[in-house]
This record gives sequence, C-alpha cells and structure tokens, in this order.
Amino acid sequence: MEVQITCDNLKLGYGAGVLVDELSFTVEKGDYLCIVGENGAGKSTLLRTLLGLQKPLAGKITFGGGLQQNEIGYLPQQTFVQRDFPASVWEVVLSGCQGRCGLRPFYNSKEKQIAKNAMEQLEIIPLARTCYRDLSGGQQQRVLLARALCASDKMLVLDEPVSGLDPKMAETMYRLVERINREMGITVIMISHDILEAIPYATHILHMGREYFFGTAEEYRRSRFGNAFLQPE
Ligand SMILES: Nc1ncnc2c1ncn2[C@@H]1O[C@H](COP(=O)(O)OP(=O)(O)OP(=O)(O)O)[C@@H](O)[C@H]1O
Repeated sequence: MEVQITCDNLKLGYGAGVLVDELSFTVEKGDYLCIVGENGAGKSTLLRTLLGLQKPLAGKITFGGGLQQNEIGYLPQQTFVQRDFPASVWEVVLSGCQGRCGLRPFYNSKEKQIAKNAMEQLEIIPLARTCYRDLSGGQQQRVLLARALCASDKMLVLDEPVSGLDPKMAETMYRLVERINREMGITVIMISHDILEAIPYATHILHMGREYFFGTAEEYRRSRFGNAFLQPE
C-alpha cells in the first residue's frame, strides 16, 4: 500500500507545555483513521500540525504516495461566527477551490465543475442559492464537507464533524463520509468524540491520552484501550 503520511516521534505543544510526545503512526491511501481520546489530549493540535498550520516541537512528518501537505481538504471545528456567515451555499462550497486558483482572482469553469460535483456527492444541489446562515447545523456541515472536497480529491481531515448534530443528522454525516472514503477512495482522518458511533466506519484508530494506541480498528477492539472505552454506559 501507498503510505501518504508518516509521523515519526512527534512532540507537540505550545511554548513550554508539551501536549503530545513520542507519537508515531502512518496513514495509507484509502485508510479511514479515527482519532479519539480525552479532552485536551492534543487531537486538534495534531490535525493542525498535519496541515502545516503549526510546527511540531520535535519529530518529523513525511508525505508520500502522491500526497503533498497542501493537498489535504480540511473541515475545522465550527465556531459561532462561522455559523453566521452571510454567503450563499454555492459561494461557500466554491471557496474550497481557492487553493487551486493560485494568483488568478476568479474561479474557472473546471473549478466550478469541481464544486458542482462536490455538491452532488453531498446531495446539496437544491440548497445552492440558500444563505449559509439560514441552514440547519446538519446542512451547514454538509456544505463544509463539500467545500473540503473541493480542496482535495486525495485526503480529508475532519475535526469533530458531527458535534452538535442530532443522532439522525450525525448518522447521515457518517454515511456521507463513508461514501467519500469507500466509493471515491479518499483517505479520511477524523476526530470523533463519539467513539461508539465512529468506530464501525474506521479502518484504523489513534487513541490519544496519557498513553497512545495506534492500530487497526479490530486491534483496537481487542486492546485494553478498546475494552475500557467501547463499553456502552
Ligand atoms: N493556540 C494555542 N495556544 C496555547 N494553548 C493552546 C492553543 N490551542 C490549544 N491549546 C491548548 O492545548 C490543549 C489541547 O488542545 P486541543 O484542542 O489540541 O485538544 P483536543 O484533544 O482536540 O481537545 P478537545 O477534545 O477538547 O477538542 C488544550 O489545553 C488547549 O487549551
């Protein structure tokens, strides 16, 4: 298999505070890696580091298998300000093509087609003219997923994409992400708080906390980490 990301002995943190130390794992093309763990364990910090928005304090990240760091689509955790964004759904999705424009100040027909395809995949074509801030939380997340899909057809990185959604909308989101992974062959890295809901879709699990676990979903189920965290309450 083609290895797209190799993390070698990563140390992450802010100033003198170290959040993550000696973390190593790999991501192969087509994987669905679910990152789980305690609050404040550094999961979002790890994603930002993978995207190059932050530098590791030590260790190395290597990209391969035809993937470059600037070819990763990102769905960040939503803030309240973003929820109020006064643009149409079409404009928000198309803005995912910004990285493809270079210095060109407009979107060309190829980029518009990419945005249209992404909206078809996410079943949001009827919402194209609707104002983003008038959508439900679940619809907004679909729009942001389509936007991330415009940025990359190789890898998507999703920071808690179902947080704040009701169980039905969360299920729809998981189903759409699964389709993107299985049918389109796009590698997925997703942070999830809801480990029981997320694990059926994952091929691999990275558990972050005082100790780390990295392995296949099956290995995780059989591990002491899985035993402790997969028990229904
Ligand atoms: N820019 C920053 N400067 C300083 N500290 C930060 C910064 N961003 C995050 N932190 C701190 O780093 C710690 C880990 O944050 P991070 O968001 O990576 O954890 P997380 O595992 O994603 O947590 P959660 O599950 O709560 O989202 C937190 O204590 C947070 O306050």
